[in-house]
Amino acid sequence: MVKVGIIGATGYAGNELVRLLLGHKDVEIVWLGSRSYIDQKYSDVYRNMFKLVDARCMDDNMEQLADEVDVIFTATPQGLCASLVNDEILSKVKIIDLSADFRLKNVDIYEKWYKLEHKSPQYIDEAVYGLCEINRDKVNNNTRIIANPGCYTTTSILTLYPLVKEGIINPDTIIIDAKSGTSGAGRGAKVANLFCEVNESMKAYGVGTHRHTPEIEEQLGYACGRDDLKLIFTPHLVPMNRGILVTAYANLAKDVTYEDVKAAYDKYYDKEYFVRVLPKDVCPETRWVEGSNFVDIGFKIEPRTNRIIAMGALDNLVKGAAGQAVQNMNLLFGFEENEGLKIAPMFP
Ligand SMILES: NC(=O)C1=CN([C@@H]2O[C@H](COP(=O)(O)OP(=O)(O)OC[C@H]3O[C@@H](n4cnc5c(N)ncnc54)[C@H](OP(=O)(O)O)[C@@H]3O)[C@@H](O)[C@H]2O)C=CC1
Ligand SMILES: CC(=O)N[C@@H](CCC(=O)OP(=O)(O)O)C(=O)O
Repeated sequence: MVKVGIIGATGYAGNELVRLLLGHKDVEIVWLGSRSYIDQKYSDVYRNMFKLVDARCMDDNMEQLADEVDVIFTATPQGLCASLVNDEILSKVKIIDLSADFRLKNVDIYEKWYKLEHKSPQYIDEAVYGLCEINRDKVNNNTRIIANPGCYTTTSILTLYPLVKEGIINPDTIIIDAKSGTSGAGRGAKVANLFCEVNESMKAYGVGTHRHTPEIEEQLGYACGRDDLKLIFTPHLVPMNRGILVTAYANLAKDVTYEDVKAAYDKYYDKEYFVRVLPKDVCPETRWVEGSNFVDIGFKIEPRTNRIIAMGALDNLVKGAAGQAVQNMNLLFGFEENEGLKIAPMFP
């Protein structure tokens, strides 16, 4: 059995990790890290775990944890993982970081967009950007740090990747309009996330400044061999618990039919368990992926404007966070990639 520790187990992404790992046949959770609930029973914090998890919450002592587990998930705010990790820890244990600390390869870009000093820039190069469908070959038993991609970025990149990679669209014309449920903002109390502030309303935020913009640019830039790609990314907060919906627009770079574009998606995703390219004219909906590790993708060619509209939906806490992290763990330890993740979406 692989022994697992979770730092940030009491957050939304951490709780989702616990839920998924309980259903994984090859792992045992031995450390539930917290900042506010140390020594309290985990199931008192999350009653969905009543009679399922008896353990009490521990602290975030990564050095001690490294002696007790094989892999540590950090489901913590930006900057925490980078401030804890060191050579000795990495010699003992693998790290799957759900925050953005090791996602961007350029530390200056990280510090500018996150307004944080990076405490471990020496590990950025070796960290693998764990978007499994694209970087699967880079994840193996020697990998020490996984930079687990987040919800908006996973949806945006997977939705657009075949179009960019196959030169179907002009990448300089990409506009991504994204919507997120409020669990994307985490469990911490914030006025902006109170029921009356969110319910029956929708709003754009981080317009022109959202920190996921450079991450999507970097990853789609790799797909088209560019390091200067710029695009527009506008997130919106919507009154639902879970889910990300991306609607992306771009100019077509060549004459293509529906079949051409479908063939491009099939080229990359036909054998992917977690990516479902929907039938013609079917648009992805967040409710059809909820609770699962699936990403649903659809597209429509718009000949009047010579554009394509590509759409993607996933569950921010699963494929957008904990599910993807478990998928990465499976690759790290040589398990079936979908072990613990063969979960049908829930509905309603
Ligand atoms: N929510 C989402 O949809 C997604 C989240 N992520 C990423 O996952 C990470 C966690 O997000 P999320 O679960 O939403 O956040 P939450 O605010 O819900 O949870 C944060 C967790 O981190 C712990 N924590 C906070 N500060 C510290 C600290 N200084 N030391 C130790 N532990 C600390 C909290 O502990 P306690 O509760 O005990 O105070 C809690 O367990 C973030 O990096 C986020 O970007 C990625 C993709 C999607
Ligand atoms: C609704 C909401 O607030 N969403 C968060 C993003 C989700 C997240 O946790 O960010 P990562 O994907 O980078 O880990 C935000 O916009 O900051």
